[in-house]
Amino acid sequence: MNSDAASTSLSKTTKAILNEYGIKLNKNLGQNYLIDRNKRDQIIQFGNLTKDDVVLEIGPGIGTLTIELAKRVKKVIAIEQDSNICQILENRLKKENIDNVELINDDALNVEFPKFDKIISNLPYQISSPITFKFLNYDFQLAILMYQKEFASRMNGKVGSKDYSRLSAMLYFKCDVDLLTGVSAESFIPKPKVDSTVVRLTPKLPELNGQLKHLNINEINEKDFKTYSKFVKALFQHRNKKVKNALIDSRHIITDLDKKEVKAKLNSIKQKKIEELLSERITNLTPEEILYLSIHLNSVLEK
Ligand SMILES: C[S@@+](CC[C@H](N)C(=O)[O-])C[C@H]1O[C@@H](n2cnc3c(N)ncnc32)[C@H](O)[C@@H]1O
Repeated sequence: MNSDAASTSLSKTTKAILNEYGIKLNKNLGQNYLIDRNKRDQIIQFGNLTKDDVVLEIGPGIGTLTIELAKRVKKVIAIEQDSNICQILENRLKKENIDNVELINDDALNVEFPKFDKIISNLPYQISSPITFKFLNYDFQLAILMYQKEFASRMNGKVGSKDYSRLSAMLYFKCDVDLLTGVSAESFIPKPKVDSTVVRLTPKLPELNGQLKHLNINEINEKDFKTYSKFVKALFQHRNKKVKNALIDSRHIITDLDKKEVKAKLNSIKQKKIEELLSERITNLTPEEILYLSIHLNSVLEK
């Protein structure tokens, strides 16, 4: 390793800590620990942290981000599933005299999050999808999150592209998604098989109100968003089909009606705009069009 690389690597410290405790890392828990000091510092900077912030961190591991976060904010709420790793982190925090970290030893998918302002995490990739959908149920100012590179690309997949997905359609109305920087596999130990991307989510729902006038929609309330979520889920299960066929095939997600009834209801629609949308390919529909369709069809498909 040249001197430049040595100065930017946290590899020695991380290895020493894991050796000291005789820890064997668990692949199934996505235990790849960040050893690139520059990337760690960049992630912290992206957080625009202040002493008033309460930060949620999912999967703190041995505390590479946690310790730097704790020095800059009011409080860090860190949720780590592995109890051995929690023990190491607790000891590290004590050694560093850090007392503003609330460490929760649990599966982040199963706990109700305490109130927080920002989320900053190098996520365990095996829960990328459910944890991202879970974040959308909470109010927050900003999230800086590391994901597998391909997953990050699907987060802001554009209409018509191969990355346009249930994930991008769901995030569209809730957040601005910015891909901030790539992180190579060499930046972790053990070295994973995939590269990573740091993503910023900035919630935007309130700003949207009034921007959908062209579709005769004045605002998206939570009820409409729930309806939209159901339709997005149903449609993207059959992303290569036409909208009408996908709705018929995924009818169990949106209605109690049987196949014949759904077909009959959809065929009886006489509104030109809806008819046009029903015969489109799913990946050509903008999120606004999916929203429009979901609000109109929800009542049509009620039993
Ligand atoms: C990619 S590592 C990140 C560790 C650390 N933040 C870093 O940057 O080096 C992910 C961490 O999440 C933990 N983890 C995995 N699944 C979890 C879950 N469902 N809930 C909470 N923590 C989880 C793992 O044990 C691991 O410590």
